[in-house]
Amino acid sequence: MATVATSGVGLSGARLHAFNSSKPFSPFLGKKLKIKPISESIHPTKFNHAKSRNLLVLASGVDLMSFVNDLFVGVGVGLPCTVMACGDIIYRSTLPSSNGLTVTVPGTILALGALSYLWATPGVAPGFFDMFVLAFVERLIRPTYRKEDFVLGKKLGEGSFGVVYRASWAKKPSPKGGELVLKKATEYGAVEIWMNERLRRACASSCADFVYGFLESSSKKQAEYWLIWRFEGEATLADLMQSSRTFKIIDHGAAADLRVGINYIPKEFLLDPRYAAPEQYIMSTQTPSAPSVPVATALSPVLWQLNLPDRFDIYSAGLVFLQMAFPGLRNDNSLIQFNRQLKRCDYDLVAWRNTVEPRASNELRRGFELLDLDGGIGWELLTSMVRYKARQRVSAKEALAHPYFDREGLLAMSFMQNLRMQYYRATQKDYSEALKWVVRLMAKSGTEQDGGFTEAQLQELRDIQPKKKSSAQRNALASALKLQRKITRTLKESVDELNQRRKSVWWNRWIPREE
Ligand SMILES: Nc1ncnc2c1ncn2[C@@H]1O[C@H](COP(=O)(O)OP(=O)(O)OP(=O)(O)O)[C@@H](O)[C@H]1O
Repeated sequence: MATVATSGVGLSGARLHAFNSSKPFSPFLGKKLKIKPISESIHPTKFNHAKSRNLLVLASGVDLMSFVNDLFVGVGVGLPCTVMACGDIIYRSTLPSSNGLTVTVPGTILALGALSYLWATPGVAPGFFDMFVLAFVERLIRPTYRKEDFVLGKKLGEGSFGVVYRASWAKKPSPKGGELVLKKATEYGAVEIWMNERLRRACASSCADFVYGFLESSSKKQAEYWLIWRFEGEATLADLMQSSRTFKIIDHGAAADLRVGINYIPKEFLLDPRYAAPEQYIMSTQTPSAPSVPVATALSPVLWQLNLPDRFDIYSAGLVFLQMAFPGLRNDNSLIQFNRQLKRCDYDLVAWRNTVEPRASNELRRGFELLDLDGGIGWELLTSMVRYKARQRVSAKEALAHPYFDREGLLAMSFMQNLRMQYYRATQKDYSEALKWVVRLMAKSGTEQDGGFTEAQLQELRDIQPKKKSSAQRNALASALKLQRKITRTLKESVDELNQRRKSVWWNRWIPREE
């Protein structure tokens, strides 16, 4: 009879198949197999000397390896573990791992979280795709041009960062018909090329049709960047409004691509004071400068939430909207004067309206009338764009979804659009007004019989100084602020560390060189 002892010595993965081969193993057909735990057989109190001697002989024997093999592989009973997938019911970790993908709840939550982070504004995943796939392919297939391919015409404008000319193709017939605009950029040219290419991929119909950008260096002069667009005409915003055609955006030299950090330099501000929001900066100056693409890309949703940079642009767009409604504000002087008035009203458009409307000119009155059409949705949109606090301004996405842009007007709004409008109003509301209204309503019905507050009680309520926020609330607020500062500081430190040796801006490698 064979004695088979199961080892209990904690060698996972081999436990049930670790056998004491102290006795020769006999085929067990028709024989009773006595199974005994090895731990029992070698327990100090029950130590069997004959067995131990046997073990020692084996251990000191020639084939130590085969002993170890027998001990752990258990040749003779079933297939060895090296052949068959074996495991332990108790110790599940010893069971063979499944080859298929196992979907677990935490795994799914994690994957969904990662996906939503990658697609959260400004869009890490689409940013990566744009930069490393679309931009790369575009560069492979686009035609290349040099300065000799164009004939410069009249100068259209000269700004701080370049000179703009009308131009035409040198070759006749021209490779692509139509007149052109050429810009010789003295600064920010490389970045402007990137931004124009980026916008051409993202929203071609909203921006001037960009043809090409290149770096030209002749022996006489220093290297200069040239940018080429199709000529989009000479119509002004007012002309376009008259003919109800859409307008296009030009001049992206100061724009920054926050998905990957291109042209984002925290301590450099390029802004037009006539259209700039009161905070005068888009991202906090504490925000670190853009590190390498993967790091900048990975951090961009966090930085976006900390700074909400689109709220700066929304303010400027609000001012253009204002100019569209009030033609008198379209020239520089009156816009500057308007900005002064608004500042005096603490950037409160409603307060500004209250001061100017009683003595408004016909033109101003007509502007208000236009904005008040359809239940005042125009005015509502405008006031949600031009606000002092960036966080209180409507986001670019919300503004675009506003029913004001629905061509059919308020009356033709569908049920869903109406719902969206109600939701929009709810999120934009200043609830202090609602509170005042409730208080007034209560005052009207406040009698001893009807219940509600009496005037005297309300007066008492009004006289009560606004309570300081409870300490729990204040603590929560302080912790949130502390956390925000800590995140910003940590980001800055880690990114500065990464940037230490990177003196030149990394995106130079992504912009066109001399062809
Ligand atoms: N694609 C275009 N089609 C028609 N006109 C254009 C186009 N691009 C520019 N212009 C004209 O050229 C003028 C100058 O262009 P832009 O504002 O880009 O240059 P800039 O002001 O000299 O640049 P910057 O302010 O960046 O130094 C514009 O005001 C516009 O009238």
